[in-house]
Amino acid sequence: MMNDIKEILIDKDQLAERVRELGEEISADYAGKEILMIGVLRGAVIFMADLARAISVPVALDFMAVSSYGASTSSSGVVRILKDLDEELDGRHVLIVEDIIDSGLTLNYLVENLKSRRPASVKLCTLLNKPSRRKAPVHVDYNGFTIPDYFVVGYGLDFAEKYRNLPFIGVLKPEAYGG
Ligand SMILES: O=P(O)(O)OC[C@H]1O[C@H](OP(=O)(O)OP(=O)(O)O)[C@H](O)[C@@H]1O
Ligand code: HPA
Ligand SMILES: [Mg+2]
Repeated sequence: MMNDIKEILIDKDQLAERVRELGEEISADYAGKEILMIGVLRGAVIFMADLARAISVPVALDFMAVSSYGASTSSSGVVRILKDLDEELDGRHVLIVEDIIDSGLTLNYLVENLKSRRPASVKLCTLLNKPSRRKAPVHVDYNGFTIPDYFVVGYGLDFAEKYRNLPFIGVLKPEAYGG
């Protein structure tokens, strides 16, 4: 698996340090409140597990699974909910957790969808942000790292369901795409 990696973009220590900082910032901002973290399956799971443990205020966890369909990689912007929340949102402080915001199509839809359920607040925390790829606007409240337009894997991010368990963020060799 390591042989497929061209370059480590963000190593294990850098990830841990940034997660610690985000946790401190979020804990301060939500002092006296309880957070409902909503993870977007499946990529966000690894980051969410670490981030939750870096937050000192009470945290509840829930998950959504969505699918943006259209022509392969170029999404149509139509997002389908495959698994909805188990929790009610009214009066809750929602923190959406994502691994990466690329075109923004997934989150642009999701934020509006969650806001319509009358939560007390909705904020978004993403580990990675590729603003150069944006097609739909997304307001990011907490941003781990802004990265260039590389296809990255590891720490939850996959290529064809592989590499999610790598403990760092890496750039794939072109050969690993099946070329
Ligand atoms: O900003 P966008 O262009 O919408 O892309 C970002 C989304 O795409 C990836 O998920 P994917 O749908 O590949 O599923 P996964 O989380 O299960 O890997 C990623 O985890 C984000 O959820
Ligand atoms: O760079 C990426 N890597 C993995 N999954 C993704 N989904 C959107 N962008 C990416
Ligand atoms: Mg995802």
